[in-house]
Parts: sequence; C-alpha cells; structure tokens
Amino acid sequence: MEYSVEVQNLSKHFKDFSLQNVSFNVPTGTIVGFIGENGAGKTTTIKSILGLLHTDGGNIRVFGKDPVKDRRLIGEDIGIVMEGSFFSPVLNMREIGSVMAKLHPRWDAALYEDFCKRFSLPAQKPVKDFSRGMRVKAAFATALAHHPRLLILDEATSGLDPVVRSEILDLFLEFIEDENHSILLSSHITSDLEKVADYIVFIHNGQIVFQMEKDTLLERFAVCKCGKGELSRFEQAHILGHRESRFDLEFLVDNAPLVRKAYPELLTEPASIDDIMTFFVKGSDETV
Ligand SMILES: Nc1ncnc2c1ncn2[C@@H]1O[C@H](COP(=O)(O)OP(=O)(O)OP(=O)(O)O)[C@@H](O)[C@H]1O
Repeated sequence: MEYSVEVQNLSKHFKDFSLQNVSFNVPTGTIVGFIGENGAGKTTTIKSILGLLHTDGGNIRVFGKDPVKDRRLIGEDIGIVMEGSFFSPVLNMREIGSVMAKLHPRWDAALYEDFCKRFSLPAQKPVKDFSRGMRVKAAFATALAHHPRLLILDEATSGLDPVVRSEILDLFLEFIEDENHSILLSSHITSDLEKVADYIVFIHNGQIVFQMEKDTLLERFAVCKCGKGELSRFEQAHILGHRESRFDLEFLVDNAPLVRKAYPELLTEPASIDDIMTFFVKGSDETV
C-alpha cells in the first residue's frame, strides 16, 4: 500500500500538553477522518505534517519527503483549508487568483474560474464581505486550483449549513475519484465522516487510540443496553465504558459480533462515531 502521509512516533511538548508517540498514515486514494475532543491534538498534528511546527521527536513523511526540509516542494502537492480564512480579507476572488497564479507553478486559472462559477462566488466583492459558507467555498476553490494530490482540511466544514456541507462532501468524493488523490480531514461533524471517510484516526489527550477502517469500526463497536445493576453479568474485557440513561444502563463494546453471540437476548445497537468518541473520552460513570 502507498501512503501520502506517514506519521511515526510524533511527539511535541507544550507547557500543558504533549503529543505522545502519535503514529498513523493516510493511504493514497483514501479519505482519512481525524477525530478527537477539543484540545486532543489534531491541529498540532496537522501543523506538524505541514512542517509548520518544530517537533520534539518522531518521523513524518509526506509523499516520502520531509515536510520541514521539502516544504515548498510538498506545498505544491497539498491543498490546505484550515478553520478561519487565510486570505487577506480585503482582496476579492479575482485578486486572490492573480496572487495565487504567481505563487503556484501549477496554478490553473480556468479551473479556479470554474470553481468560482460553480460556487457562485462574486469576482469583485472583498472576501471580508463574504458569508462563512462563501469563505469556505473560496478557500476550497483556491486550495484545488493548483491541482494538489493531497487535501489537508482542519475543521474546514464547521459552521456550515447542511446544504453547503453536502456540496463540499460531493467535492471530496469528486476529488478522490482520482486514485492518486488523498484527503486528511479533521472534523467534529462525525456524521460527515460516516458518509465519506475510508479510515478513522482517533486521537485522545495527545495519543492515538486507533486507526481503523470506518466500516470495520461501525461493525465492531456497539452500544448495549441492560438494566441498572446488571453490568457485572457481562464479560468485562470488551466493555470500554458505560453510562446511565434514565431507565437503564448503556455500555460500549469493541467486539459486537462476539457479544451478540454470547448474549443473544442483549439489546444492541450499532455505535455511531459520536458514541465511540463519547464513551472513550468520558469513560464510565463513577456511580455504577
Ligand atoms: N503554541 C502553543 N503553545 C502552547 N500550547 C499550545 C499551543 N498550540 C496548541 N497548544 C495546546 O495543545 C493542545 C492541543 O491543541 P490542538 O489545537 O492541537 O487541539 P485540537 O484537537 O485541534 O482541538 P480543537 O478540536 O479544539 O480544535 C491544547 O491544550 C492547546 O492549548
């Protein structure tokens, strides 16, 4: 398997936070969803991949190259959309196009214009007067018009209405039709990841919990329901967390097929990515 991004044992220490031995990869031709609670370390990891941070250990390769030493070269192959606009807000789309044409050797003015038309972005209005959705679309038009092979998106779709999000998700699926393309996408909107991601990487408190194919993840994890006080009846090895609801108790298991076989009477539901994150992050109720 080829990888667009390889992260091995990345560490980065801030005063109150550390990334510890973060390892995962982005297989070429896939969309990798990067999830984790606020402050888990997603942006720090992404900035390290982009060569924007000094790291304290580990090895990062983007298309086999070192993102610090080969930043310019790699930059030509990456389209980046981070939360918040990176444009000078006084510029309009036409002016941004002129600036980008000078910066990127592979800038495709016709493609840029196509995206501006497709997203109904006015050519002459300064970006500062765009709505949030228009700014995100402008960021995507700019990120895609130099023919990147890899998109790195940090919370790019947050704050967008479902209609605009759906347009952006369609754009991801179009982009990934080329098997040489890949996307690394951090998002709190896990329902979007359930729609488009091939793999999920889960970071919690600066450490990777897992990298797993999304379909495997949704098959393996399940939320089970039992009466209060009944939890001890079940094999504890696969229980990753529990919480009390109003009338019963819910617990997350990491081997749903085995649990269903062992306890056919047990009520189980497929776990969403949100369920998996919440149980991991919150752990278990102390009271049970
Ligand atoms: N330059 C910095 N100096 C000190 N601490 C920092 C710096 N940048 C990030 N941190 C800390 O690192 C931790 C991880 O931050 P990071 O932005 O990577 O999280 P995140 O997973 O992207 O969070 P969110 O989902 O809220 O965007 C936080 O505790 C943050 O305060």
